[in-house]
Amino acid sequence: MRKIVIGSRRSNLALTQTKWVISELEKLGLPFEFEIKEIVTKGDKILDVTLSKVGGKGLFVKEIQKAMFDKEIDMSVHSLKDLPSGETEGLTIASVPKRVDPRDAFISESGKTLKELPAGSIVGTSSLRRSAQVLAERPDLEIQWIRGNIDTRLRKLREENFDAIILAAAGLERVGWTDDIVTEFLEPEVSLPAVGQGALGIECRADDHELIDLLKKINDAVTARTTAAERAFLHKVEGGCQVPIAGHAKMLEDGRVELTALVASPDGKQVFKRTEAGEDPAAVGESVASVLLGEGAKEVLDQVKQELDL
Ligand SMILES: NCc1[nH]cc(CCC(=O)O)c1CC(=O)O
Repeated sequence: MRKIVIGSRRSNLALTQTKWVISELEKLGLPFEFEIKEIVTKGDKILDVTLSKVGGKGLFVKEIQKAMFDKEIDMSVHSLKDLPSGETEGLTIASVPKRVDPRDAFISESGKTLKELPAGSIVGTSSLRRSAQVLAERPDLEIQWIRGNIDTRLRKLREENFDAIILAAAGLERVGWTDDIVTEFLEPEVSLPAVGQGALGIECRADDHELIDLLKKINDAVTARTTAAERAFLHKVEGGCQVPIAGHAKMLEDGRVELTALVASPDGKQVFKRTEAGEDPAAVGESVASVLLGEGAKEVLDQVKQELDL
């Protein structure tokens, strides 16, 4: 009986996701045991700085990946949207289980929807993608950065000066809180989700074939194909994580993958958006990216980079 050690951040969401994966693996009834090892990352310790300023999403992931290289842990369960789009040599995303709700959830104190909020209301988010799309729809609202895990953000909505916040429906659903607190789910036409939102990526060492075979058993082919298109798009446009970028793909009845993706300026005034379908997820992602870059998204990316002095 092999014991598999799974590294997890200590947040409620990370632990819930890890435990969910363990329960799916245990259902297979195979001779494996599972143990969770908690890892406190730098990103978990820094709370008051914009995440993009302290190294972006990669921050949480890198330390967990190091523990895999060091064989302190065998695998880890990431929110796919937090995983950088490039490959990490020596590691592999062995499994992408079935995606849950990919939409953003809008939660207001008054119960008013995004359309109904009075002008000047304060919306809390630390996502450039969400703020650009909110401003594109409602330029009269004010965005204020908010950080912390789901519990912290909900507390800040009650206790601080926010009128509304936006969180991923998936995170809320996983920790079991959806219906009573969400004011409305934002459809992709209003807030196109982040690449990979609602999906998990299970990573392990690329040479651990026994574990890869096990993890493949909880891979969902549709989620794997659609998120592959999203991640191919992200990989091609990524010029840093300082630009509002969104992408969401679905499977058509004929088996083709249809990807809608966008790049926007942070103020939401310029939005480049496109939908394409095709057989090969990577080709669809790359094609949407090159069209958008050609249409002007490249200038938005360059402009933002220049302002940040990168
Ligand atoms: N940005 C952090 C993050 N990373 C993954 C989720 C949960 C949603 C998911 O699994 O896609 C969240 C919370 C949020 O965006 O509200």
